[in-house]
Amino acid sequence: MLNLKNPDLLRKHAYINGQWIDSDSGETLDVINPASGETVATIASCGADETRRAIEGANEAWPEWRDLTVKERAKILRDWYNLIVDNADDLAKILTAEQGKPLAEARTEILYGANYLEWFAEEAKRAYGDVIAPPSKDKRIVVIKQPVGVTASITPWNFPSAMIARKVAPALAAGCTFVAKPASETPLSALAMAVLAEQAGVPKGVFSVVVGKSSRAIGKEMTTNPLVRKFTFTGSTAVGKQLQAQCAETIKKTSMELGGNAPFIVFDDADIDEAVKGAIVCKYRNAGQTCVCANRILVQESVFDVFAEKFSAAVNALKLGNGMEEGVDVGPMINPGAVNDVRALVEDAISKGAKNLNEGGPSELGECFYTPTVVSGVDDTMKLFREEIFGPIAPLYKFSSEEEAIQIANDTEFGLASYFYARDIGRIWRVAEGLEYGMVGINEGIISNEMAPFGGIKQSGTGREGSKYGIDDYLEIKYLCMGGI
Ligand SMILES: NC(=O)C1=CN([C@@H]2O[C@H](COP(=O)(O)OP(=O)(O)OC[C@H]3O[C@@H](n4cnc5c(N)ncnc54)[C@H](OP(=O)(O)O)[C@@H]3O)[C@@H](O)[C@H]2O)C=CC1
Ligand SMILES: O=C(O)CCCC(=O)O
Repeated sequence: MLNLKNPDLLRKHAYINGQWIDSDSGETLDVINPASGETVATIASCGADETRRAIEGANEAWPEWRDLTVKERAKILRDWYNLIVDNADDLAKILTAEQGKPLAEARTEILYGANYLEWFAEEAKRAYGDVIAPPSKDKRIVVIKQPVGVTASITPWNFPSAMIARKVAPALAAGCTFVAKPASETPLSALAMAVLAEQAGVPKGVFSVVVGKSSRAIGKEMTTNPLVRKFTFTGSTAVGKQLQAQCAETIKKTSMELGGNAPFIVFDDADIDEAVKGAIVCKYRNAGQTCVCANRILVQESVFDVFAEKFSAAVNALKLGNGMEEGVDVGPMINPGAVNDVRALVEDAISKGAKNLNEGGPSELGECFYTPTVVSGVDDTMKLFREEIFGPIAPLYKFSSEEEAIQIANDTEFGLASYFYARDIGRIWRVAEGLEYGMVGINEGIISNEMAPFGGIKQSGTGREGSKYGIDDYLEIKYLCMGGI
């Protein structure tokens, strides 16, 4: 059905401790194409027992993997990277089939994820220690860095490949072993990654993929099993809080990449055409289902009308459709429930006085489709202001001063990404420093890449992924006090 060049990439079994297995219970789960409603594949649905075996396998594999030289591990990661690049077209098709995003965007995600493997293959070589001045002549203080150990991860459906790559790359590079649980809606991309990991020479047990619909049971095992030393999650803040609490019992090291409520601010000195372009990619990438998507577009009053007009025209030009079709800009949402969620947010705003500028709404293309929509006249009494929209809705707010923009932007419990467009250099520094966010895009709507530290503050999470900082989340610091010198 997908016409893959390499059909072997489409797997129906879980990959646990180097074996492709059915679930113990014989249970299966259907992976549904959100554009067509068709079943892409029916795969094994595992639970806690298979997860435990994957963790035990990772623990057994750990010493040998840890004791390879960094260069030996880097070679395997580099081979894995090359295989992903070689198979990018097929991997993109699998991703679009299970997730919905346009094929070109899926291919971009595959390469974006692969870049983390390439980056960390090199970066692990630079995980240097330290020599510190001692308090007395007969002592020496040395600091070394060592891998944390068995790592478990849970990732969402919005980036089925890149979110795993962004975690497994630093983990393996550092010398940790890794058990992944992808979202049950999008397990196929993760399994395809495992096929290529095996081919690249990642040893048995070093990377396992547990697939299954009982996420609670799998998550419980991952967060309570004492063999797991590090747990890393990307997903909603509500689930992240629960998983973090579960990790507390065994004091696991955790990284949490949670929800966002990104402000996208357009000041009166901005290049409006550039701001419109930036807002379009920032908002409508992945049909708005991204934790760093513009969630609130704040526009200074003197340029509000011109921005709203140009932005609405650009939104109306976006083509909604099946991501497999040529020329489609925006694909379906992940499931009918997600469509209902955004519909409710828009209805709440309209009932409180907002205006649907382009009459966007559920589309006749299918039950997962929602047309890109612009809502004006939004204020902080509306749910659109407080909640992560995770859909193709762009709410426009008006503000008058720089201080007011910063105050509105920071009026949220989230602190992941933020964006602003301005030209005045003094304003650029003031606003960049005033925004309470882990990341700030300045005259730029796309900020993610493997060389930069991705992550949030406040209730958007902890830890950083990518960059020279990203490896630290998978390393422990050990201090050696050498006496008798
Ligand atoms: N920061 C981000 O990138 C993301 C934010 N979100 C936000 O969350 C909202 C809901 O999306 P949703 O997909 O439900 O996100 P979730 O946080 O529920 O899901 C993310 C991952 O967590 C798993 N999971 C869910 N519940 C549990 C649990 N109790 N124990 C262990 N694992 C669990 C899911 O597995 P399974 O799918 O198998 O249930 C999935 O793998 C979105 O509308 C958006 O606002 C969502 C995804 C990503
Ligand atoms: O939505 C997410 O969870 C990750 C954002 C995608 C990216 O830009 O890396």
